[in-house]
Amino acid sequence: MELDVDTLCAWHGSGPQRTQILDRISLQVPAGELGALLGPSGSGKTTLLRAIAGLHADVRGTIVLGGERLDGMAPEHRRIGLVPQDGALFPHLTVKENIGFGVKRPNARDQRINEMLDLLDLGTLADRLPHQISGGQAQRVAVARALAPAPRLLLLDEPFSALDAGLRVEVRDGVMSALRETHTTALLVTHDQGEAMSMAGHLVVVANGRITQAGSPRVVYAHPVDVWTGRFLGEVNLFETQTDGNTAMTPFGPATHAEQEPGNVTVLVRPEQLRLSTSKGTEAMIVAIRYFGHDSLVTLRSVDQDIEARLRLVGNAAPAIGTRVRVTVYGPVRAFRN
Ligand SMILES: Nc1ncnc2c1ncn2[C@@H]1O[C@H](COP(=O)(O)OP(=O)(O)OP(=O)(O)O)[C@@H](O)[C@H]1O
Repeated sequence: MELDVDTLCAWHGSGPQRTQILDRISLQVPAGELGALLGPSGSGKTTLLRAIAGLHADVRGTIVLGGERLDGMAPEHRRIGLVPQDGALFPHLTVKENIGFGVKRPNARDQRINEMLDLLDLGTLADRLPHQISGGQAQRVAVARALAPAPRLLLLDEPFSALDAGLRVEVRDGVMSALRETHTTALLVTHDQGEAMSMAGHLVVVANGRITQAGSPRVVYAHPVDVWTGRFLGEVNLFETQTDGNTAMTPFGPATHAEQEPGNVTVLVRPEQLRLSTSKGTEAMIVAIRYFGHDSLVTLRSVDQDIEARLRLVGNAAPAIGTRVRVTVYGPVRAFRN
């Protein structure tokens, strides 16, 4: 079911302490898709999820799910599943009792529990208590519990943040395939840009209770609306320079960008838009290397202008610090008027 949130505002506190947390949030998640809410700590992501679930009282705006208005409706009638950050399983109930907890019809309960155990690969853990399973398994149980009543929308509040890197990918993949199989529309809160971009079809970037940009991960990454959003989605090089309207001069050569007025601009160049060249480009010296296995982030200093920049080197190449290289820039880049 499609989720459509329109000009949602929310406040915390009361009297003189009443503070606006969400400011005219509008977003859509198409039916059966996963949207990601990405933003720094304190930007209002949890408040937004709670407002959609009906757990936050001081709200204004409209929330429509599958054509039905939800704002004003009691939380228990919204048929929305919520997976909190820590899973929050009932400690005294077994895995299968946790999963069956929200299934209202007693004669459908056992079948639904078995479907969820299968879906999230939890069959062998059905009779264990929460303290007898691992963190990754507990998160899968929390998702199974939220999906068991067949919610019209699943809200996931940083459900993977407490898991270590390897386990995170595994649990994420399991949850993604469960969402796909059940065609559940979902909204995932995260402050991990890699997680948001790799999982979601639709990205909503939030800062200070407002949306800075929404769109497909590719569009938001390649065409951020401002420097802040660009920076929040990954490594950037920022160069203060001039443009003739189509091409900006960077320390590593000219770079094309979307047409605009000539003048002073800040140019945003992703590290993968700088490349090493054997024959042409600006002379630079390698001053630092951060090695990640699949690639390295190389810090360079241009020889003539003494400007630092970071370049992504794919693969296992191992240039030495102090090596002189030539660097070129590959557009189109983003240029922002100063
Ligand atoms: N119960 C509350 N009373 C008053 N202010 C609150 C309350 N809960 C949250 N806030 C404030 O509302 C703002 C948004 O909080 P929220 O938890 O929605 O952010 P978030 O983006 O989910 O953050 P995080 O990523 O750290 O979980 C913050 O400034 C926070 O301090």
